[in-house]
Amino acid sequence: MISRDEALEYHRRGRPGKLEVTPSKPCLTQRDLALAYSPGVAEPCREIYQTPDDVYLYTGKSNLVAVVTNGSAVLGLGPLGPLASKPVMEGKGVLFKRFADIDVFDLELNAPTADGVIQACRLLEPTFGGINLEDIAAPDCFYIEEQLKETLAIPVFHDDQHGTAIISGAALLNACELVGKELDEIKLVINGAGAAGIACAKFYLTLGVNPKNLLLCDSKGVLYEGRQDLAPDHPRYNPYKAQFIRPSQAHTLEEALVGADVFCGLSIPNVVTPEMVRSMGNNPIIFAMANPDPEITYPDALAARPDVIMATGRSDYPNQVNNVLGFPFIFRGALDVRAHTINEAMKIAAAQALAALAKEGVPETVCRAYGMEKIEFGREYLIPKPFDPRVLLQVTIAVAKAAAESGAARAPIQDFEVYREQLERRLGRSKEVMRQVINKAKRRSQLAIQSLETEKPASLGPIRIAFPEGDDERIIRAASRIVEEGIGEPVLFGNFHEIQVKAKQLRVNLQQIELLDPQTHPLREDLARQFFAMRARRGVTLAEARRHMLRRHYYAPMLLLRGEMDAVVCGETYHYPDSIRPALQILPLDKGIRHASGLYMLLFKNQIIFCADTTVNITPDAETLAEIALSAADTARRFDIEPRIALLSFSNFGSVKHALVDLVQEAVEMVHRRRPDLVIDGEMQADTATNEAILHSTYPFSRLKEGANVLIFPDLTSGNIAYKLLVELGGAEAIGPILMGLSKPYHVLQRDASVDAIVNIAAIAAVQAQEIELQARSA
Ligand SMILES: NC(=O)C1=CN([C@@H]2O[C@H](COP(=O)(O)OP(=O)(O)OC[C@H]3O[C@@H](n4cnc5c(N)ncnc54)[C@H](OP(=O)(O)O)[C@@H]3O)[C@@H](O)[C@H]2O)C=CC1
Ligand SMILES: CC(=O)C(=O)O
Ligand SMILES: [Mg+2]
Repeated sequence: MISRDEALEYHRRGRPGKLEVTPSKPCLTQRDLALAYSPGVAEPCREIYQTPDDVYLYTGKSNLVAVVTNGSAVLGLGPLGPLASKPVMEGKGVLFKRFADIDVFDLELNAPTADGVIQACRLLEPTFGGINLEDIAAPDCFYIEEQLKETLAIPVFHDDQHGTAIISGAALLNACELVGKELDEIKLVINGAGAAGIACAKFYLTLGVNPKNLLLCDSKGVLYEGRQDLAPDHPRYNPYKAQFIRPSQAHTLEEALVGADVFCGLSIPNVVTPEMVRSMGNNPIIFAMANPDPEITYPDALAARPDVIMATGRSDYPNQVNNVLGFPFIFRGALDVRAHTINEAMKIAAAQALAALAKEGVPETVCRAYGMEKIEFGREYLIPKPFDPRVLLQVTIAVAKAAAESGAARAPIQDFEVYREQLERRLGRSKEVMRQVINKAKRRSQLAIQSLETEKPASLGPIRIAFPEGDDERIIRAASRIVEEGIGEPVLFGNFHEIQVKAKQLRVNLQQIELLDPQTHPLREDLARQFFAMRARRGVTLAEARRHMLRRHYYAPMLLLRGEMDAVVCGETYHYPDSIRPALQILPLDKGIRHASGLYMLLFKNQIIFCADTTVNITPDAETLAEIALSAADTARRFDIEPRIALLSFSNFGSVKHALVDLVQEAVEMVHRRRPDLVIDGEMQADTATNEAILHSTYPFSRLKEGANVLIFPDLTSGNIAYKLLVELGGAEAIGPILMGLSKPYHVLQRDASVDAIVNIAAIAAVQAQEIELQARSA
């Protein structure tokens, strides 16, 4: 639970509020200024004047949504007005950006009447790609949305109505499935007949709820036939409520809830008592969605009825049914196809995609984000979590497809594979970079097909990636992702039964995953003799060699050496030195390399930096430093990045006389002699290496003309510290560690690496294995 003080401090600290505007183009030089502003800016103006749709090419309209309110129903706090609603609207902006990379202007209008809001939105249409109406009270909100939908060419979506309906609809589908109740048979009571309540009622009918079984309540109780203030001649007659007037003996919420299967609260806090919950049918479903405080608290509902399926709008209990799971992704899909509206088909597609996603295995990164070991479809997990990156991919794609099929899309998606990759890029640079690597790894199957069409025998099977810690849960999950993504064929080492039991618990299908137990493997004696032959003069006896071959960390590199495996990924549960030692004893080094080394790839918003050595050589001599630089250059090229290498020190080009500086200079000269094709220089300080202006102005003679993208540190202390600081304080995303210098792909993970990190390293290993094979074939 958070305190009032924490909440206020969060909003107040630093730059007050939660949003700022950031330019998306450089504006550092006079030339930039001329392009961004006058005279350059006149060109896109002329183009848009000629061809209005070009506004989507030259401006931010395609990614800009207005979050509009008049503050007439701020959360469940009531009509606080526009000014006091601003934190909520900024909050919506944060969620749009965080979950779907959509930019937002929050607009709090001094417009107490519906016509005022309508007029303002009409005037603002040219600016925006879409309008998200927020916290506008019923019944005005219905009229405002209807009017705007009729007249504007951009999507208008009242979040409190449709966002809430979609998310709670998805939760309702899954909750009913869990308790084995049919939608058309459930007795459902909605408390709150405002924006959210009425929209939910309508949407549930679309999903299949029987209109006869649906009762709505407002502040005066059930909307029953005969209630005087609901009559058409009553001064407060409300046509939106009129659709839900039912013949009913129940006149109060308390009476309505007796025997009900489902309660949906979209009203105010604390209006449901434990007695009311006890009066409901078996396995009652309660969605108490009033914000910030629900109609009944999570603990109270559970205490009243242990068989309850309970959800609230809050993030601090299981089952958050909140429109945050909807609007970012629905708008993403709508904007990306330039939909002119968000229609029923798109809403249903979103609800179904959410309901389906909840039944898939939950990525471990999501479990970690919620501090949980495991999250599984069930009473406490009805719908996905907002921090689940798959929501962006699956819901957005479903919405974009439905928009095209229903005729709402002005620019339908042509290739959904490409679109999926574009969406992944929005999730972060590492996803983007790794998508390229994974695609390269996938090329293997295409190569196999090609080789069938040529004379060359098709020896290309999928890349076999050995995981010595095959009984580790994260490795099992990663193996399943590796199969799904087509990266290669994982081989899990360990006791078959143990792996099978864990896989079953994790719901991982082992059908396409090979298991290998060194204890029973037919090559064990052969490998022991081979290892003995390799290490006999280094004090290893045959008996010891046999014992080593019972250990998976020795068995895997031996199989790699023999070509039985194409790559090894290990280290998930071992100390780094224990995992790397067997590889160094067994696998030959790359040609011309005498030392293995480790590298991290760091991804910043606008650049990628490779850092080495970050994991292996504690005090490298000049030759080792040179080798680290050479290996790092090759690794950068594997990612299609042309290396610009700086060897770092505390001195710039001889400015300090010291043995440590001489050592770095010596390494630079060695690389020059061995690989004159490489752009490399040093010794230099880190700011010189990365700041083009310093390079140009003070060191114009440097072979580095642009900032370096490969940084070679003088020792492990500085390399390891620097990369960790860049991650922790510099906001970099790290991919690695990538082990370099071995002639075969062998990688050692950080202990407790996430599933994503394991999959990333496996993909890098698979690409390396392909390169090795292609080189062998062309030799
Ligand atoms: N979890 C989520 O994602 C979302 C939650 N909400 C929550 O739903 C609630 C309503 O929001 P919204 O529809 O936008 O607001 P509105 O102002 O449009 O509607 C409020 C409704 O609540 C009714 N109401 C007020 N007091 C009571 C009461 N004691 N018993 C029964 N009904 C009552 C009002 O009745 P009357 O018509 O008689 O005035 C009205 O119908 C808020 O708490 C909001 O936070 C809203 C959107 C999303
Ligand atoms: C979540 C939301 O939009 C509301 O409570 O109003
Ligand atoms: Mg709202």
